[in-house]
Amino acid sequence: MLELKHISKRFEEHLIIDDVSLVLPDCGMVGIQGTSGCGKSTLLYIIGMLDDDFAGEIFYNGEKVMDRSEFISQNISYMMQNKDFISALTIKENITLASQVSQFDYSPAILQKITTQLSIQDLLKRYPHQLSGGQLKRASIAKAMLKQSPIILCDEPTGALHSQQAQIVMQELKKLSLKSLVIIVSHDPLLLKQYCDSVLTLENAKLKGRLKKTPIIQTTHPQPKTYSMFFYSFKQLLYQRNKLLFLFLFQWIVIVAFFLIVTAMNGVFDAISESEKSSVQVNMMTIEKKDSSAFEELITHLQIKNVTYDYSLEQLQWSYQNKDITCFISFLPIQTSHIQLSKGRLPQNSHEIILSLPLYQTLKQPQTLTCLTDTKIEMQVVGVLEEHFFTQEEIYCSPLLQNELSAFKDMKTLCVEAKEQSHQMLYKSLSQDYFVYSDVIERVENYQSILSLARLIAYVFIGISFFVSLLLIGIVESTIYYERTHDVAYLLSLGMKRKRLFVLSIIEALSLGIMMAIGGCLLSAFLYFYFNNVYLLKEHFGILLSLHPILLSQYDLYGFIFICYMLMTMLGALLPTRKMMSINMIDVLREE
Ligand SMILES: Nc1ncnc2c1ncn2[C@@H]1O[C@H](COP(=O)(O)OP(=O)(O)OP(=O)(O)O)[C@@H](O)[C@H]1O
Repeated sequence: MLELKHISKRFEEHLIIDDVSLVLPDCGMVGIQGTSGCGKSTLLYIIGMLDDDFAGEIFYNGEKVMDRSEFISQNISYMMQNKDFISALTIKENITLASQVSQFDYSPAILQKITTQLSIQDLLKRYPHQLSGGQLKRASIAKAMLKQSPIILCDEPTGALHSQQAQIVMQELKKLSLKSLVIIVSHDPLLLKQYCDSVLTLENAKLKGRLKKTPIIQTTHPQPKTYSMFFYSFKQLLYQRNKLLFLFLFQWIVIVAFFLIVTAMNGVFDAISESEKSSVQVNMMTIEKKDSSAFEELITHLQIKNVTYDYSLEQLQWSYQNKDITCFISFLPIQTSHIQLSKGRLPQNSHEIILSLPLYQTLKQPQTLTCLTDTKIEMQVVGVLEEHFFTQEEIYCSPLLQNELSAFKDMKTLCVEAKEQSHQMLYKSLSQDYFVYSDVIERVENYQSILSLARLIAYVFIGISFFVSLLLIGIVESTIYYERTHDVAYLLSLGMKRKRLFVLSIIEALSLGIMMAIGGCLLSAFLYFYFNNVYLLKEHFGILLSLHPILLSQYDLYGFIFICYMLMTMLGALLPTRKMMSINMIDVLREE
């Protein structure tokens, strides 16, 4: 039994309902009539607790209604003027939605029976916009029948229907009123008189008329059953597929660009450090005293493998077939196990040299070169270095040649060879007392400064792209959520709890994030494999795409992308969802 006690409602100064008290029966059909704008719909919303902004109290079966969502979901079915459908769901899904929100079990056999009775059994796979007004009304009645609501509220159930359709709808509602309380608001006094057990009139904010007593019936709810409502989210996403496809494509491009830039930069760093290791002069450096004085004796240091006086090799002149050669000249390190030759062997006596590949090619594979000291020395070319990163035109002489070059000895400069792996440390340590020069370190530093700049540009690009992605996700998600304002209001009017809706939205946002991240990572992993193993990037550009550990393993980058996207989609969903949670469902439903 539903009881209204001293209900009043005003919009600003305007009193719409003035101290209405009413005890409604458990079953039967009650009509409410009145002039346009007198407040009939407003009263109906209050009876169903869809509008809770009123003065007074509502009791159901002797208890004051406190939990609004619970009361609506368990007891109320509401027929609005064709607003009680969700466009993304089929008619069948729309009919079953109310039961699912209320967590009521329903069997396919009963659904079949109800829809056949209402002659809409062939329309179940259609979407709401594909149905006529009368068919929609019957689908709306099917919802109430399936949910077995004890109270059915109908706002203009026959509005916009021609008379034959109106009669069918009223007959069906009449059948429902044998077991439930059906309250109908209508402009049509004849129809109300024909079908309703009692007709009340709202006039000057007061409700007039008598209610006919009907037998008390015991209301039975269907069996409870837990429904997850994920299908609703899935259908909503499917409904927005074009927008989402655009969003996904954009995000996948951003992820792939980010991934390729990072792995390519890693690859360049790897290539530099690899070439540093394979460089002929990798452990060599020269030192000078800061006051430019001569070294009276050779220095010693734990990390020094070998030290000699330097020779002013730039004063040596070289020629080939009577033409002067201008190029770098260096001594090989004492132990030369790490040097790789593309041809020939290492020098074994003072008159043997090896050449870098570019010089060997420029001179068209010379057999001998002439070195001009006090005398002419015919130098045999016995080997050619392998092509490597620091490729320049260079001649490498044996350290044994130093014995014949005493005139070129430079007392002010020492040539130092570091022990394996200690080049950097020795460089740093000697730099404190001497001027230290190392071709390898200087070249690596040059490359590193260029790379640092490239890295900075890449990170700025990545930062901007991520920011734009975040904005785009936010914008697209917001439009998706705002377009659903009606659906959210409708779900609330079915008694769906706001918390449940919020959780659903967050799960939906997270699944979007997961799909974006998984898609982007799979695409990136595919391109990683393709460029390294099919396109053979190393052969074309001398680098490989390379994954470096960030925290735990080399696959951290995927995890990083994953977390970023989860956060981004969450942020994108949070704001519109929070706004959505605070909407006034009746204002939204009335606006349409
Ligand atoms: N959100 C609102 N703010 C201010 N006034 C409102 C609001 N909603 C409704 N009203 C006013 O309250 C009054 C009652 O509206 P209601 O829709 O209940 O009337 P009604 O009797 O159902 O009208 P109709 O028969 O034309 O549908 C109207 O004058 C309307 O303009």
